[in-house]
Amino acid sequence: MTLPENRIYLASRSPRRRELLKQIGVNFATLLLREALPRMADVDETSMPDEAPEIYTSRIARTKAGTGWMQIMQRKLPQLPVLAADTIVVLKGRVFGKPESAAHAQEMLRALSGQTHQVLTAVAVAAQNGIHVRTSASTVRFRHISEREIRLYLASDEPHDKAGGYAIQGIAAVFVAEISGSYSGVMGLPLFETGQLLEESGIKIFP
Ligand SMILES: Cc1cn([C@H]2C[C@H](O)[C@@H](COP(=O)(O)OP(=O)(O)OP(=O)(O)O)O2)c(=O)[nH]c1=O
Repeated sequence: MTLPENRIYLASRSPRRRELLKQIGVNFATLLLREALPRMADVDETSMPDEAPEIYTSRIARTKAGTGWMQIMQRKLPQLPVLAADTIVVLKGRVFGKPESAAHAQEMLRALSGQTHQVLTAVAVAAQNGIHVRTSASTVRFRHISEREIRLYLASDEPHDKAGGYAIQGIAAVFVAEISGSYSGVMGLPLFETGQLLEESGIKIFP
């Protein structure tokens, strides 16, 4: 099945996700889940008790894509696939989302210093045939980060809107001693899994 215009909607406010989707040449329009429809409830990102990190992140990605799909139905927009994603950092069972404050980011960076953590990004596509989700898991090893480096890093604009309080694509790259998995997944949109999901919903990466 080939969809009209080979286009999709991206339900995300993340500039990284936009950049990564552009990288693979997908035509998309951005759907903003919050601003565009003030009456629509915000996506609740609270985790459930004892919810495993993979289950949590895939549930949130699914909810974001599903909310986007409801929005296009309500606004009577063309029924093109809606793509959304969710990223978390997991350190020894502790889940780090986006820091709520500079102090929270500082706490995350101190915990990540000298340790190996996982980055999970779930990507979801909602279309006429339902919502499909795939998750990418990467392992990232940080070198020791000094208190001075943490202080200076916090003063940069980087940590505040990133899961785990760092951006691998920014200055924090110098903390990354080793990564195994998906670089684009750590940045917020795993392009391998994204390509698979889009092909499955009829979007051709190589038309
Ligand atoms: C670990 C890491 C995360 N991140 C970003 C990717 C995500 O944008 C963000 C995690 O937050 P998310 O809650 O996954 O997404 P978001 O709120 O930024 O955007 P959306 O509107 O799609 O819900 O952290 C990086 O940019 N680099 C990194 O190295």
